Amino acid sequence: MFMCNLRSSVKHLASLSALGRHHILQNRMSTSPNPVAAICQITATPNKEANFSACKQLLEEARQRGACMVFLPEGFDYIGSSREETLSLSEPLGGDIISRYTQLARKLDVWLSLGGFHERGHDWENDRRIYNSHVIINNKGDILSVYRKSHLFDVELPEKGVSLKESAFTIPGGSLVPPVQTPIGKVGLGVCYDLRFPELSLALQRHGADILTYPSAFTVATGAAHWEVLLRARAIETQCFVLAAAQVGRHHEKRSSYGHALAVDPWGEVLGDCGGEKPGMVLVEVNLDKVNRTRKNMPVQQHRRDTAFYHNTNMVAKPTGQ
Ligand SMILES: O=C(O)CNC(=O)[C@H](CS)NC(=O)CCC(=O)C(=O)O
Repeated sequence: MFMCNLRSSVKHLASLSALGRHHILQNRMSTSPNPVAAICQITATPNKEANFSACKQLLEEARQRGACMVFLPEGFDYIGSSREETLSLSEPLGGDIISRYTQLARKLDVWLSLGGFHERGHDWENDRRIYNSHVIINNKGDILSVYRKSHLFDVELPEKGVSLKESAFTIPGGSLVPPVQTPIGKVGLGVCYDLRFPELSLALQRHGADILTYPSAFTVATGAAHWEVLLRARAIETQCFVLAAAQVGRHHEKRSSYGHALAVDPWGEVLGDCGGEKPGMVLVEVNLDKVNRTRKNMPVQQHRRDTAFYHNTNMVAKPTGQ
């Protein structure tokens, strides 16, 4: 009897996940009550005006197509071609660019996740350092939350032509912020490289997140090797939706990004993928029943034994034969 139940609920989940992206997109037009999110990808350059108009167009289109929350990637404001340019184009949170987005959110009556804003630090006049800030704006134009990227991408991969030192211009954020209640559910905030640190996603899940977000500008080499695997792993471990807006294509002569802005459901199924070629968006229904069902049927968070691993020295294998 128990086996039977288990089997049938597993089957139920499997058939749900087999519905796939097209079904979900079609369903959006039906009477379904589930809110719709738009996950965008863009090719930002050092030209802030051009980036703003490209993003504005995407927001308008997303709104027209029924999205109540729109996700833009890390560096939605710009991707600089040198450390000096990146720094000089930065603005404070109260500056022109965020103010334009708050007005747009109000005008379009839409919620925004702006991942990876180049925010001038609190001591800018002295240290000329910035934060990499993920900003959540509601449909009234209020800034509800600002999360500053914790893990900085200081990585050299000589064989892959990757060499970036984010800490040369960025201050790491000090802490996580509580998940934000939005029309699509409770959204936990990360940025790009944070994706590689599962303890952050688990902490957000423990604090109530239904949805994790990793707005990104992944390099082509690391994206091809790791992007989808990491996003799906975070979704499967936390049993959250994972929404990841992305940069795609060539930003300037020295830098390109992998793209594939992705939406993953709590079962690890990819609901939408923007591809690796050009700007665009995917629209997905965020059905929180999927979160609840997945967690109920496989309660991994209740099965967790991390205290045993971290604090119980008996769990550590003793060397033998010596
Ligand atoms: O520099 C800017 O203007 C915006 N910030 C970024 O693009 C950041 C820091 S250089 N990029 C990443 O974290 C890529 C991570 C990555 O590719 C991986 O984890 O594999």
